[in-house]
Amino acid sequence: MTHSSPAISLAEASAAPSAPDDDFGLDTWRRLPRAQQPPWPDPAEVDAVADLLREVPPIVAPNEVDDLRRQLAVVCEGRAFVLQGGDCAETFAANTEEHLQLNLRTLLQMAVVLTYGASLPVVKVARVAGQYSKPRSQDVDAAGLPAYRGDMINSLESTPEARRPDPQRLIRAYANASSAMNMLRAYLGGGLGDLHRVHDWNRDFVRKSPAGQRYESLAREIDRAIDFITACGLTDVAALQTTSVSCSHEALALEYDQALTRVSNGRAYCLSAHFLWVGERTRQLDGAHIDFVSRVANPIGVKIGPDTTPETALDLCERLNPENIPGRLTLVSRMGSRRVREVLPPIVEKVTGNGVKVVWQCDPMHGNTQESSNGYKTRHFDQILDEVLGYFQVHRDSGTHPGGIHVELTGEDVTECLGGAQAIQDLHLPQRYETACDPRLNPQQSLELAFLVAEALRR
Ligand SMILES: O=C[C@H](O)[C@H](O)COP(=O)(O)O
Ligand SMILES: C=C(OP(=O)(O)O)C(=O)O
Ligand SMILES: [Mn+2]
Repeated sequence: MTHSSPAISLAEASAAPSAPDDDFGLDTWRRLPRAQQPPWPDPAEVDAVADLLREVPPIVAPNEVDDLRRQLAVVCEGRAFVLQGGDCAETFAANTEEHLQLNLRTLLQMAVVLTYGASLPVVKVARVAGQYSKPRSQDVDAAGLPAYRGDMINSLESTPEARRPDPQRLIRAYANASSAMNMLRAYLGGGLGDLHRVHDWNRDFVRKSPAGQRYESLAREIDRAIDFITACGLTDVAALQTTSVSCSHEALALEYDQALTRVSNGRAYCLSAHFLWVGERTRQLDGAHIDFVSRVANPIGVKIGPDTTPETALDLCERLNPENIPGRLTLVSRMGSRRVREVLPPIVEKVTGNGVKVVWQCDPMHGNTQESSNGYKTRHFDQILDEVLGYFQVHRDSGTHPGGIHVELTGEDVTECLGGAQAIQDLHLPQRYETACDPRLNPQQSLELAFLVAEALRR
């Protein structure tokens, strides 16, 4: 999306990224154990589709990827905060202008609350334009059908044919991701992220809520601050008018991510997204996913769940960031509210004790999933908040920087997570339960969380 980095030089612009050769070992993952392997019926068809994707223009550009890595280096040094969020699973059907705009506005609202509330620059990363594949805890669903693995692999529809993995979906994923990026770049370039428009991000259905009203008064303070600096003669306010938002997804369908990898200035860049992360279920040190991301120059993340040992965390850092480059690696703790205060401290101690540079990010969603009394997969706002507060506590005690949060959210007015000021209860879940995979915070819950996180950051 629009990046506020300096215009690229002619030399950079003319050196178009090229298809990689074997020098980068990008095929190595194919010989390694691969958790969550999509059950492709015809591997030859997957190869043919990947060959096609090797020739297309990628979704993002290497200079943008480097720019994000530099922004994350500032987070690593404790001078910025990263906000990452979006759908658990994007779908082709919901890849509409309206949905993309709603999600983006929610992310921008949260970012402005955090920036203003904590006086820290916020690096914005959306789960968008490629978040189309999902790891699952079971291979079959409750109806006995093969599990839905994301629109890039199969369909959510409950029939055996729809659940059959279809490699042509990789092409549809590319088409959807590129059109999503095209639209988001255009809106951000056209001033959607302009701080003069903070009021526009507050949708009517949010405006009347307590978080929406609190947001309105913050937006009025921002108006006054802008008026003040303008009155002082600081009229060169380009920084207020543009903002950069990067895109990210889980590096899971490696066929797709490898096919969109290109070489630029002697380095391999996975250009299906700016930022890629490896999930809790696929982060084996000797496995395919870790091998693949170890070979690309992007900033990357790894989820670390409650069973992670300090040694494993350190091994991941050494494997993925042997040169200890700040901003290259983000460790995303997702321990659950009950375990974070016990499991995270020795990990932080081990990693920092070895002089390793990482961004510490908290995903308070995936360790707090529960089933409601009426059978919905859900999460309670109080536990989500409690995990974030636990993570802040751990970092305060360790003297390390709580670098950011990673949440599943949507700008749609859904009822998927419990609690928040709306006091969503089990019986409300069926009203608007629309996620294709995990329950997302709705815009009121997202804003409420942003205000509470800003308070914790200020402390
Ligand atoms: O988004 C994450 C995973 O796909 C999800 O949490 C796993 O969910 P499942 O237990 O329903 O498979
Ligand atoms: C699958 C996800 O998370 P985790 O790997 O942490 O379970 C996710 O972020 O959607
Ligand atoms: Mn999820």
